[in-house]
Amino acid sequence: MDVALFSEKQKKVTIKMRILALLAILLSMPLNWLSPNRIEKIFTRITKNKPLASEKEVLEIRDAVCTVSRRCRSQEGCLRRSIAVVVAAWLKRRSASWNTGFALEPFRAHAWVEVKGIPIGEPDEISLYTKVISVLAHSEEKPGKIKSEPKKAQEDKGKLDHPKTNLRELFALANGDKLELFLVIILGIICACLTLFQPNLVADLVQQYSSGFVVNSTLILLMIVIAVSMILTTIQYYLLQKIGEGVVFEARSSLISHLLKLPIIEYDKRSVGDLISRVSGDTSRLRMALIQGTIAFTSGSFIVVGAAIGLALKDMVLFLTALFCVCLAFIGIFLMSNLIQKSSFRVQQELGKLSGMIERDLHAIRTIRSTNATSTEENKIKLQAEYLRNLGIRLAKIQSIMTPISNMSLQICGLIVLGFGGYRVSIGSMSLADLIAFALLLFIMIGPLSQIFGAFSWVGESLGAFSRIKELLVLDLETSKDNNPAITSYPKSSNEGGMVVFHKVNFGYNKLDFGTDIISQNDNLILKEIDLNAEFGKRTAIVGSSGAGKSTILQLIERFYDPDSGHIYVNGKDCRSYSREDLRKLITYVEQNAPIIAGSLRENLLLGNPTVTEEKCYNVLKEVNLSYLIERSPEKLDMIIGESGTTLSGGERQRLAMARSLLSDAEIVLLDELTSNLDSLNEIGMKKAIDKMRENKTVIVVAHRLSTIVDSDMIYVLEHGRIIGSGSHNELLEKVPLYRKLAKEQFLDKVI
Ligand SMILES: Nc1ncnc2c1ncn2[C@@H]1O[C@H](COP(=O)(O)OP(=O)(O)OP(=O)(O)O)[C@@H](O)[C@H]1O
Repeated sequence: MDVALFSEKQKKVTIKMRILALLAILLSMPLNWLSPNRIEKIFTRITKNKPLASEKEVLEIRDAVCTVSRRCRSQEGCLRRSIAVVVAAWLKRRSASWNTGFALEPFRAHAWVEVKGIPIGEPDEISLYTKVISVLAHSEEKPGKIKSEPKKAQEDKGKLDHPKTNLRELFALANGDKLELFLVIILGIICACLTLFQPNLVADLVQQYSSGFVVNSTLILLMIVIAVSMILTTIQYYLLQKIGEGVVFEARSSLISHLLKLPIIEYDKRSVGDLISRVSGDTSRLRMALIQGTIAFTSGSFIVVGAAIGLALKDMVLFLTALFCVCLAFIGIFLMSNLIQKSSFRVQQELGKLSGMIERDLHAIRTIRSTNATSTEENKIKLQAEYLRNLGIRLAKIQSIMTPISNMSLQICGLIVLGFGGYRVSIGSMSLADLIAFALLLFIMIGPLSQIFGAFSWVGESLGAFSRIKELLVLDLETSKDNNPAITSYPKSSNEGGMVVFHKVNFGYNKLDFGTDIISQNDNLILKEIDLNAEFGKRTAIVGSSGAGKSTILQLIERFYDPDSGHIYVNGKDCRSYSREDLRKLITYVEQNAPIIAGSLRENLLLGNPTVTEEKCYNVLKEVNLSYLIERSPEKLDMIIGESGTTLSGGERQRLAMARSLLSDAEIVLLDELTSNLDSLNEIGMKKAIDKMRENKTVIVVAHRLSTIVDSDMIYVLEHGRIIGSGSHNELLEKVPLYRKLAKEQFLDKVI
């Protein structure tokens, strides 16, 4: 039987990929005869130091392998297939994790490939397999480990694991300004020629002035050369600044579009402050590398080469001595620039952490003040700032060693040349005019040379910042896991019927323990074997103690995360067969704490509903009892509601969030703790609005306050990630002790 997930039918496999796959199958043939342990050893060796392949790349390779080999396409060919995929990835200088494992009842063994713990092109059933061998690709780590790693180990990791970048990649960002960049290089070359021409003119002048000063053509030519050179340099600098701004813009826009589209789990791992510092601070650093690097390595190197030829022609021995000194300095500085890149990466990384800490504290400033934690927090931040200062000093040390080394070596060069030149003038084997021309050439060469040396420092620092930018840019976008072709072939759920159906859903936030140990995997699950059916035109409520997993259920419906196993059906289709964008068009979601975006009332209402009329806005504000806000403000809908809605009360924020979801056409309404901050009158108003909604929608409500959900059509009770009962209020009072207890605490333990 062909593997169900083979997506060749959906995608075209290119000739290049077919050749690669064929080569990989041929190369991997001997491995099929080896024991898994031997294969493990070989793969551990070959995947070492190779960057991790993306899921898309591995899926493409897998498709190609399945296309060229029928044996690899069959279920029984899993070993052959998985080995060929890893070998093909290796041929592309990439790595992926190779795994073997087994499942019980009925017993079956399997081999498959993973990227970042996600099995590629495998059915959900794979989560039931216990891994026996797992060759982790070099760049994959277990977040479980990262969490428990001491700071020192994390620091060491930071030292080694930043993505490699180079100037070519940096300059690729200036692709849109290719013409200007070309012009800059041409201008640089012209300026270099003009600069190199000057010493000859000066030498001519010295000779001509031995008989007295006159304004002659040589002097006028020299003036013109200097003036033109100045004008061209100005234009060159302006163009470079412009290209620099373009590069910063390019990096920022790719970062911004990437940042807003990452899988939600990536935001869980990072602090907002760190992400902001990458967009603002790190991108700015690219400009200097571009400007200094271009000037130094184009016109600078041209002047150096031209001047060197001039020097060599004038006195070869002297020139070779100078060249030797310069080469020695150059090697030292080149090595140090690598150190600078690494140090700069770490400085930026720690700066990101500092921004994250400040951002976190400013967000919770009221809590910090009220708990008298100001000085504790201040100390924590200062400690981080101090650590950053130490890293900065370390970076400064390397940079400051670089400057004297380059200056000193250049000065030594100058001294040798001048001393030796003076000697040659004194013995009459060189004219004074030649020595002046020689010294001028040297002088002209020293400027660009120190610029080139200095540029190594700038470039190193910028490449460090670029690594941090690249670190985010290499992450897969949320949409890259959309429309998994494997998903469409899943059987439909037996209890299908509702608009939203959960069928045996298991989910844990920490994916990395996946399959390594089935017991700890179960411990890790936040939702276990969830079966839930929310019907159209009905209100379904989820209740349970704090941390039971209620909000997680809503987040899975939104596909912020995908279940580890089981299926979620929306409108009869597995939610993974929709693109996330299409799925979210069907849903309106009011998060817990009802976040509000900084801006006007109008912006908040139109978020996701851009075509809604003003009249409709006024009507919904009335419906949620917020009309008084626009009545008391002369700006009406344009009244500003401050950062995160801080100028609104908690209850007002919840009602505004509800107003936004009332304006939406979506058929599925998810409301998480919408009434937690409301007084009883507003709660009744909100209940009425929800009741009206359910007439033509599927409403799923998460609530602690049972008063808001007792009359729901269906109530699910959740405890420690499991549904322990479902039914109407009266049925649950009778059969579910936890619900009875919750109801009793809220004086709602009467049958209604
Ligand atoms: N992004 C996340 N990463 C890791 N763990 C998380 C994440 N979000 C929630 N959790 C954990 O998952 C569990 C369930 O959280 P969830 O927010 O779904 O609970 P809840 O039932 O809605 O709780 P509450 O009623 O207090 O809002 C909690 O133990 C929580 O710590």
